[in-house]
Amino acid sequence: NGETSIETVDEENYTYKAKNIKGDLKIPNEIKRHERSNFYNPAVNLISEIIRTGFESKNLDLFDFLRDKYPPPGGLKTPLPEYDFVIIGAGSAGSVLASRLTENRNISVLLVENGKPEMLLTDIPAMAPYFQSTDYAWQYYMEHQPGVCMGMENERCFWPRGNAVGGTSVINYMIYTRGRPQDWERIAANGNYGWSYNDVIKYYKKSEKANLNGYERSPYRSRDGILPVEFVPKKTKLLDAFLEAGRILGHPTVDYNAPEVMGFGKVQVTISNGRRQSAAKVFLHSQKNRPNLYILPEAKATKILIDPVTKTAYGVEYVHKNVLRTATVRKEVILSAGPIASPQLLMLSGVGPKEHMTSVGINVIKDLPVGRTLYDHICFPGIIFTINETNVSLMESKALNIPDVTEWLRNGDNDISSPGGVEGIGYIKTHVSNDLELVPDIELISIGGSIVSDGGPSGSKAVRRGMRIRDEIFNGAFGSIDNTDTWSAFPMLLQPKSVGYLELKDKNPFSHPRLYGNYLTDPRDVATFVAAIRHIQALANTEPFQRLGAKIYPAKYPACHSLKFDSDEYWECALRTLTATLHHQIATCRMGPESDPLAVVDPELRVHGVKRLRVVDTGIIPMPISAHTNAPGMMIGEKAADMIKNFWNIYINNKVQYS
Ligand SMILES: Cc1cc2nc3c(=O)[nH]c(=O)nc-3n(C[C@H](O)[C@H](O)[C@H](O)COP(=O)(O)OP(=O)(O)OC[C@H]3O[C@@H](n4cnc5c(N)ncnc54)[C@H](O)[C@@H]3O)c2cc1C
Repeated sequence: NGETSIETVDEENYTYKAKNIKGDLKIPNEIKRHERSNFYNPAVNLISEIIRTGFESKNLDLFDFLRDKYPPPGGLKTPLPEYDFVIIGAGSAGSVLASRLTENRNISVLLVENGKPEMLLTDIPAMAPYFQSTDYAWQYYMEHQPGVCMGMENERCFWPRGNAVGGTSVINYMIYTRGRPQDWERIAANGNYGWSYNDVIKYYKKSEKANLNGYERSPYRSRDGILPVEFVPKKTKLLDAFLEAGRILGHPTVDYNAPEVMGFGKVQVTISNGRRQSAAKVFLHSQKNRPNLYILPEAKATKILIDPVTKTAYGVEYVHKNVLRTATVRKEVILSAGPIASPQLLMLSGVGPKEHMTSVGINVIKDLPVGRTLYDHICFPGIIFTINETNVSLMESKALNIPDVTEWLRNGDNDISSPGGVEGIGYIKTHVSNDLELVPDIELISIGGSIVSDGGPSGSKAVRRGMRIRDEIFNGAFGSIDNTDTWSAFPMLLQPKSVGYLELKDKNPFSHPRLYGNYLTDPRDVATFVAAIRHIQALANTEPFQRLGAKIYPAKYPACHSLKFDSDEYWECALRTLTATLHHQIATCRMGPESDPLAVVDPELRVHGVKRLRVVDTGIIPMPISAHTNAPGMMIGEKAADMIKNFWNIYINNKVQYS
């Protein structure tokens, strides 16, 4: 029946005994104590209680009926000992890849996922900020870096990642962006054949089922795929003002995902009928009855098995229901565990920088710069404008209540279908950019409110808590405008010059790796932010925002008290206090030709120097792109599926049985 138990994992004592790791390895306390916020909003309270109880009941999942089901194929109780492919991680990329590979019924895939399936509540777009503080997210923190994230708990930035069937696409804000053409042209020009804009657009379109009023005839959009990409049905006057102000300052209103023009647009989202469309919902749930696809939730891969002599991957070790098992592969092991867990697993399995791995006691099979490059997109949520009209912005206190949730359940489209308040996207090239091409250095994210919009006595405060902003910092800066009508635009730094890295804490697969953002270490990044803040102020000074009485709010931060409000120095200090990430960590398993000293995988995503092992997730993106990374993740899954099918002649020798 597929039982391949080797040894048990004692969950009670959180000790992990495996024959190949000496001694007992303790699961660190900080991981056991999953952080949970106290939500005050009654609707949110009810919902978070449901999720919490669901996760805490060990043997009986009380709320299982709300969860998506992935029944094992063929009545199996546990997976078989061997598959054609084992994919680790059912996230944005892994879900697409598993779905595409098993279109051919002769190909068997085991998809090992640490998290649980989604539930009804993760479908609610307005709840996007809440899931970061539940067990649907890995609770990673960046290492302390002096001079950034100063206003956050323990002065550390929070780096949650999705822990679910569907991965981070289950907890994200559902914004759909593809990157500018130059991003992909530059990646291709660095020796990455097959990754030019024309190459990747094919795969974006392959997934997409666009329903974007006004862009039906665009050659860059497709209605033939299965991934819904839509506009948010409801909008506030603040979005109109943002787009109008943009036009006044020379930014046309455009399809911001089309290549020809750079401009502003209504946010495009992976939401349909008011419900989140995660990679799992779209690509896995509809295929869950395929007999050749075993989707295994709540299973943690702990090691990739690699023959040290032939340097060939032949299987995966994973823990499921306290039992350590192995599954071997006839073809390949594919790592889709995301930009933090994939490099961690590579290193735990003997693939990584020699010196570092030796220092934590791991035998090196292949010396590669795993984890040595890490870029992220950081933003600044603290430029907030008060509005002198009421009921203009999206306020949690007015939207997220039990009658609205009930109405959403019936009809879908109301304020609850807002992706956490995001309404508009704008690409700008600031005056400090020295890029010779028309490549934006900042994305502006226009919010139908701001980080004060979920406050007040009964507010959940989920957004500020999702960023882990300390209460005293938040209250000192914004206490007097909490829960009032406001507008804000978050500037997101698209092309960071500062580069981070990650490394193992130790060789325990249950430990979190050490994450170093190295944010704002390059002064050009600070200058770009300040230029972006000035541009947002210019937008707010245009007539459409002035009609609403937009006025910048002079927030006070302890570290900045000696600086004059609105000076460049003040904004730098504010930015260093409220440094927030938009969670687009990339490049930790960087793609590049063998000649690239920083490359981990080749342009076909095969790990350099190790056979039958690929990485297929956003960690392969080698350099910053002008995009949030969910759609690129799914595109990578699509493209990898084709590369793998070609490599193994899967189309040629076997008839495609499913579509
Ligand atoms: C709060 C938040 C908001 C975001 N908002 C947006 C947005 O609006 N738009 C956008 O485009 N992007 C957004 N992103 C980023 C985007 O969602 C991610 O970059 C993208 O989903 C990553 O895809 P991936 O396939 O690389 O990894 P993931 O989707 O993270 O998948 C990795 C999977 O591997 C699993 N896994 C990890 N380790 C193991 C293991 N050892 N064994 C088994 N399974 C394992 C994980 O549980 C996870 O399911 C957001 C991210 C966050 C955190």
